[in-house]
Amino acid sequence: MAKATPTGPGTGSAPQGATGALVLADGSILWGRGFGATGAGVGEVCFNTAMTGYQEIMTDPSYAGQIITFTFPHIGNVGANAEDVEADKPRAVGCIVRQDVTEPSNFRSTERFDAWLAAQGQIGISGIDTRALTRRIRLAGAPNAVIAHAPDGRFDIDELLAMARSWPGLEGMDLAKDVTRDEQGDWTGGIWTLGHGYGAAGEGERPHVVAIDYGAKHNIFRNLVRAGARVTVVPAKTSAEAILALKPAGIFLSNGPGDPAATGDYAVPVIRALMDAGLPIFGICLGHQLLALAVGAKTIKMHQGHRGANHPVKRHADAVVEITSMNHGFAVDAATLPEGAVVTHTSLFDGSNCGFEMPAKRAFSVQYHPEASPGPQDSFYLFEKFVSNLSNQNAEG
Ligand SMILES: NC(=O)CC[C@H](N)C(=O)O
Repeated sequence: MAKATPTGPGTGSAPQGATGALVLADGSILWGRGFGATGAGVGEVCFNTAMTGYQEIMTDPSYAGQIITFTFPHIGNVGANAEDVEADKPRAVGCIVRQDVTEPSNFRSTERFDAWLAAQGQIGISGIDTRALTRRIRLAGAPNAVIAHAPDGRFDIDELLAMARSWPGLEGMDLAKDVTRDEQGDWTGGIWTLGHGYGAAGEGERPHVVAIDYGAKHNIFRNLVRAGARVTVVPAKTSAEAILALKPAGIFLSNGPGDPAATGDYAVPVIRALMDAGLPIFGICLGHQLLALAVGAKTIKMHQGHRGANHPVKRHADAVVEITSMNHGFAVDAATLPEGAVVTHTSLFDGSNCGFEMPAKRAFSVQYHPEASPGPQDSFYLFEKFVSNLSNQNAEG
């Protein structure tokens, strides 16, 4: 078996035993062993430091247009199942791991991770020096690349390189339109608990939340249900009029892939109209970035982004540190937030903005993922904060 060794530009033939390749736009090639689906896919290479939750990560729609390098070496060791998924369709292009996928060891596993990945149509490569790749991303930023898996070891490197080089990159790319749902629908089902599986939807009168799906993770909707909401999910390009016709008590703006500024072209006017209608709004990740754009702030592309399950965030109200789950490559430029905006959370890794509130508009949002999945549940309280205010409003109204 070929050891994964970074090679210089122009190296064309695969070393003996190599069935996977990562072809970077700068011409370097990392050889490894392919698993999962075969073929080739293009995207931005990012790294995720979470030690658990690889299925949730591979099904998070925010990863559309991205190839995920897992820094944890043992990916696949707890197998896969049909429950731990965050979307109906996978969107991440593929994944890069250090060790080969092993036989699963977990009572919840129903199949091997590599078989599951193949069924999902996602490509994997193992045997890559993921530490070196992560250092490279930290030093030089996230590169564009092609991930390829050819069981016969034959790769057309020129073609793969041309594919990597012609991909325009995530900046300026609206991907929410590609991953959002086609139809409006009711969300039923709460969060998963051991011995019970996914919880049932609540009953009786509940505040109605209309959630705009820019590429939402399911655990967000499960948490809205757990916090007591009735949830209707609408496609990303639904008009403000159509949303208001549903008579929501509050609006939720979901996470999602791509450049927020590009998605903002159609999302911002809708969010502004909903804010002007006086509706409380809660946004997560892309939803946070879109809310910021809607109040006149700017977003920026980060050097390497934040992706993992242990990111410390300072909550300014009481100086408490929340350990959070993150997945973002763009950020809100806090300096551009307007008067009336209150910065509520800041990353303790790099000082980037992780949350703000517009008290006069009854809107707030966070850059991180309070729904976790995977990750710590320190920030579940945000769902209660949002939904309980809606209940109060209903009681008063
Ligand atoms: N998880 C998300 O919603 C990601 C938001 C945005 N696509 C980013 O990369 O910053």
